[in-house]
Amino acid sequence: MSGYKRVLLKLSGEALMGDDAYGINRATIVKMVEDIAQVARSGVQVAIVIGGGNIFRGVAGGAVGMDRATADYMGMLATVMNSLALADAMRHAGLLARVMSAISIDQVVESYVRPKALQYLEEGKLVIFAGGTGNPFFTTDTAAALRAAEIGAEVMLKATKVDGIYTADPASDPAATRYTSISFDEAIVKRLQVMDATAFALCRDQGLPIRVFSIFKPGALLRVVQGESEGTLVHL
Ligand SMILES: Nc1ncnc2c1ncn2[C@@H]1O[C@H](COP(=O)(O)OP(=O)(O)O)[C@@H](O)[C@H]1O
Ligand SMILES: O=c1ccn([C@@H]2O[C@H](COP(=O)(O)OP(=O)(O)O)[C@@H](O)[C@H]2O)c(=O)[nH]1
Repeated sequence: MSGYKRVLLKLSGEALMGDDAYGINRATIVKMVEDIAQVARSGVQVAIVIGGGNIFRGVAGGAVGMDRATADYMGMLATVMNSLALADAMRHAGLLARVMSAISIDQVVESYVRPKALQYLEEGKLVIFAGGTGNPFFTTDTAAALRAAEIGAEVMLKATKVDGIYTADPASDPAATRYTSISFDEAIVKRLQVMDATAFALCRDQGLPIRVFSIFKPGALLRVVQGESEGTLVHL
């Protein structure tokens, strides 16, 4: 049904809150899993990176006087919690998922080992990469770009709160218009804040296209994987 054999899906941590003030909204996670199940059952190999902004955002902690690196480690641990919640929801939906963490917490979750991740994907299991890159001063978008490159994903799919990349942040500028496609260089030069420059640059250097689309739009993920025009494509 689609040209893609292997994709890396980045899910917004903040979107997991649904209409709640923080944490994980059950209905939201169940809906996300239904969308992922459709794609996985069509035979596409899916690896996932989920953020942690719904539980903890390092930059915000830094702003109130906390040591930035410590705050970032808390953010990485938040992504482990989200990954476990997501894997559990997948199990309920009858999907086989494995969580692999960039930070060793052996009693809780398996550590990231690249060949093992590749093996799981080939076996048709969903792989959730937790713990970000394992380093402070990075984001889960960068972790997603890194893992996408490592596993040879054909595209990085960023499912977020907005339905694509806009000329300015649509949350603060109602006059902003959406790009159907944009080059990496233009996205970096224009400092479009939808992703950080490190993540954009890594994808650009690896020739890895990114598609940004809405996490809330029903069926959007399937349409993206089928190669239909949805959201914004970032290309070389
Ligand atoms: N030029 C832009 N186009 C689209 N979204 C933008 C832009 N600039 C800033 N944003 C904001 O970026 C957010 C998505 O990025 P981020 O908060 O990192 O999401 P995530 O939680 O998915 O990592 C959106 O909520 C949107 O308001
Ligand atoms: O490689 C990484 C990935 C994440 N984080 C921390 O984890 C937080 C949660 O991730 P992010 O904000 O990217 O999640 P999302 O925006 O998707 O909710 C970040 O703010 C950082 O503090 C980090 O330090 N290194």
